[in-house]
Amino acid sequence: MTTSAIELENVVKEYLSHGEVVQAVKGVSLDIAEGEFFSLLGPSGCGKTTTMRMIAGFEAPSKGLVKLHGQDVTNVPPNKRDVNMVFQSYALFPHMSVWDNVAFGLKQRKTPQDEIKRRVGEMLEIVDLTGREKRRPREMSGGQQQRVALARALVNRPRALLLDEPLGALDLKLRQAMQIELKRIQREVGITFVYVTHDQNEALTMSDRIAVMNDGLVEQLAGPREIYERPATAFVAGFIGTSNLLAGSATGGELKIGGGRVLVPGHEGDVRVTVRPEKITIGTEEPSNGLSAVRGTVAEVVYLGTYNSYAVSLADGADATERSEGANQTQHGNRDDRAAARGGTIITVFQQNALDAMATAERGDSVWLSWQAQHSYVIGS
Ligand SMILES: Nc1ncnc2c1ncn2[C@@H]1O[C@H](COP(=O)(O)OP(=O)(O)OP(=O)(O)O)[C@@H](O)[C@H]1O
Repeated sequence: MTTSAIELENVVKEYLSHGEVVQAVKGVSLDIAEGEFFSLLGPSGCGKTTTMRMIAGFEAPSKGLVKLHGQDVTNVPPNKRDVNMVFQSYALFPHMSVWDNVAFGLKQRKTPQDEIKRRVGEMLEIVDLTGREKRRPREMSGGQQQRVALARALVNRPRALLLDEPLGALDLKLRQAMQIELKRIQREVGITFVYVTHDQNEALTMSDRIAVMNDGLVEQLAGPREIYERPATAFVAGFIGTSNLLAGSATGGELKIGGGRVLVPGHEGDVRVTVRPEKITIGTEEPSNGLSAVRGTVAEVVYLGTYNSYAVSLADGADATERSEGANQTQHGNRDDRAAARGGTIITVFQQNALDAMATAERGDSVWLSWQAQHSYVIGS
């Protein structure tokens, strides 16, 4: 069995706000392994930062236990916990050079000079800042400053590093480059990283495992692929990427919907099914048996470079009741509202342009949508 770096046991955090008790975290249990890149992902206000602050020791849980490396640290102050934290605002010392910023903690602890020299040098090499030792923070880009902050935290060799939206201030391109860098650095130093983000792509790119949080609770805890392909709840399906949600009553392992059928082998009665836009094929002919297939009308086509996004309004919307809700709106803006006004359900389909014979499907066209049974995923709630 691998050692647990961080364990939360049924942790609850309540705040008193204007005379009322607010539960920011409603009972979270996590078990983060040594050396793991673990993300807490969720929308604003879901309790990620509060969870992180309880791991760091800046907040005490109202109930439950926090353990680091098997030891109960629930009542241990932050400076006595073997973790370090990196924030979005790097909080570098502006008047100090890069070298002095990174060396600061070691000097405070009266580490011998030659050891400081070796460790700071090594760390600057890992974050790819060798040669920039003499610069001041203001003479560096946002990404470089974030790397200094990272080096400053890692040089102390904490057993775990907690990162709260550390790339939030960077523009998209730099953020993507830094995601790859961060993952490399984490692999190189082998330290447990706990990463807070509301950005699903960021979490999917870097994490070994992700806890998707909503309203103070963990809705799903799994690897990126599992979370994307087998979302446990409607919330997760909607929050991670674009997803279609179909609901209704199944008989004989089939959900009759949109003038066609969705295959849900082994399921009877009320079911909710998700299917990802890129798993669906658009065609003009009714597909053969053995596939899930529904009929509809193209309501909108959006050109997105390598692929097109189609919004298809189902033939009989009355049966299909819901779409997944989440932070990620699809590219079709308020199309759901328009469909709702007509009482219909909209299915989003992504088709690669180069491969797609139907790339010319146009607004108003009558089409069949089909996908393999294995790409429908029946969700819990
Ligand atoms: N000190 C506090 N007093 C009262 N309520 C608080 C306090 N800190 C947080 N909350 C509430 O707890 C909930 C969770 O907050 P938290 O900061 O953990 O969310 P988050 O997921 O990190 O959000 P964000 O991404 O916006 O930082 C929110 O509703 C917030 O308003």
